[in-house]
Amino acid sequence: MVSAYTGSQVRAAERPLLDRGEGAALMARAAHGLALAVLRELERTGAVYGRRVAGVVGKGNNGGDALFALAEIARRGVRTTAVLTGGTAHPDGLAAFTAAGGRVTEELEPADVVIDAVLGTGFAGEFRPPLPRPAATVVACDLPSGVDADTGTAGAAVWRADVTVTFGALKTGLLVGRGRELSGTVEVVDIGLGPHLPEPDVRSLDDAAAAALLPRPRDDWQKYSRGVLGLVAGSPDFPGAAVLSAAGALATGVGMVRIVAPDEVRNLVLAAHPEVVGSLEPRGRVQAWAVGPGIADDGGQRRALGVALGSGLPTVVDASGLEALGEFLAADPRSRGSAAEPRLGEVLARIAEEGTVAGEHLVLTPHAGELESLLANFNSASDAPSRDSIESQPLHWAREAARRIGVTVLLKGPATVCAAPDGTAYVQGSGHPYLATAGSGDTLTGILGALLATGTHAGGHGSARPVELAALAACIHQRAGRLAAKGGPYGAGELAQAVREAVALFAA
Ligand SMILES: NC(=O)C1=CN([C@@H]2O[C@H](COP(=O)(O)OP(=O)(O)OC[C@H]3O[C@@H](n4cnc5c(N)ncnc54)[C@H](O)[C@@H]3O)[C@@H](O)[C@H]2O)[C@@H](O)CC1
Ligand SMILES: Nc1ncnc2c1ncn2[C@@H]1O[C@H](COP(=O)(O)OP(=O)(O)O)[C@@H](O)[C@H]1O
Ligand SMILES: [K+]
Repeated sequence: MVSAYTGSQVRAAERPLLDRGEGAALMARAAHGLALAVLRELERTGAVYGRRVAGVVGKGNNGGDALFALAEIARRGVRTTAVLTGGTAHPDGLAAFTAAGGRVTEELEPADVVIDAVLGTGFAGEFRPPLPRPAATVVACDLPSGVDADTGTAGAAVWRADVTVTFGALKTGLLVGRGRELSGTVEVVDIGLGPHLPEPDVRSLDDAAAAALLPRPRDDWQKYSRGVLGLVAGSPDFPGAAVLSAAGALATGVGMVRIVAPDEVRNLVLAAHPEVVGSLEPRGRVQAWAVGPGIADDGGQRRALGVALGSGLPTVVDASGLEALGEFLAADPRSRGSAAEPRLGEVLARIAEEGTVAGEHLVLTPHAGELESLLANFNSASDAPSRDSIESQPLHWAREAARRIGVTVLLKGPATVCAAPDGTAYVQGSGHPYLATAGSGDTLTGILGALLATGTHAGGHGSARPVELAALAACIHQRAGRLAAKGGPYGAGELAQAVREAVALFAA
């Protein structure tokens, strides 16, 4: 499991050590880690001796780290220079730097590696880098200067780092939003904060954590106890979404998929997956529901959404299912609970009136545009965010949506954020841009549906929280996206095979 912390959490963890007079030792450890990373970059591209490293150094401790690192690098026969952006610099760092032969320059001198050390966790407000980004390899000290350590937001001109060496703990801002795009390869240097760190702000499943959440095949499995997924997907105009989500579920592993869909959609699904059973209306027991891919405004499918929402079972709502939810929330209250959609009406009226729903077992899987509509409709929120602000602060808005609506939210994007109503959050950010293809989200809905069906009841593999299974679904989907990309671009129809491979890798 990877844990990440806000800038203030890391600063608070440093506090007791600083109070004990260990500030210089912390800085020495940070600087040493930074120096090793820079030397590695030099070694990767030739010899170390005689090369050039420059620092762009601010007046705070972030600049101090870089000056001590430059001193260590200089002792390896590297020509080191530093531009001091604040006029002054960390006094001990500057003394060590000049004693080791480093030179302070007015302009940034040409270099093989440039250390970005203008600002670290002390950054607040607005920031424009004092110089344009040089063509050299850039190593960011703690975080790219101008990236907000808590949110990952950053101004337009903030430098993109090739490598970010971050101290004490991974910062949340390096996992999400622009911070993720700008930080390159991230390396965490242990400076001894471990015992002082609180519960992490966010987590990310690594391979081991994903494997631990996956069901292990058990001798006592039978198809019903393993978990049955009820899938409400597809409509005459969008039959393919049903095929893709069924494929995602089957490739993840589930006792049975029961599809609810119009005849022509069921026929198509059965032609592709004869093992799926189906009906026009919800029928038979299931352990979880996945609702929404391709259902458009089909009346029957919307009624089925109501059945799923009213069941109290773990339920993933995606795509047109979210639209149905949003439209209803925006509708005249008197039309809620209309005879046409009684169950849906009843459940949604409760959402709207109580400002909450039955809880975290309901997982909404919007992309930024869908979340914008949902939040705009929910309780007619006047402070609803734009799509742009959701994209620049995905963690904040996924959490906010989860809290306001009282559900689990999986917010899709290059990094996918999963948040529970209590603020627990996971970020999974190692997919592949080829995943941005129509129907890719339908596959994800199937994966998550299968995990909810098998993973949240005693007959399955324990009692994982929906937010954990949402993160696991994103993790499997992303791994599948990367595996499939080895063969070049693909359509979502080809993803399911890679989903099986990804599950097999985690289960190995
Ligand atoms: N406290 C310590 O002893 C340690 C600190 N560490 C380093 O120290 C960094 C934090 O150091 P500081 O607290 O000195 O802060 P920074 O070095 O990040 O920033 C320096 C100062 O810049 C100013 N500033 C803030 N926002 C600005 C803006 N938008 N434009 C221009 N100036 C702005 C502030 O006055 C701030 O204190 C960490 O990122 C890390 O690199 C590490 O060395 C570990 C130990
Ligand atoms: N640039 C990207 N890099 C990695 N993954 C991406 C990127 N863009 C989108 N994705 C992923 O692709 C999927 C697209 O889902 P969605 O937008 O619902 O598509 P659809 O509705 O067509 O199925 C999501 O899981 C999302 O996280
Ligand atoms: K920095």
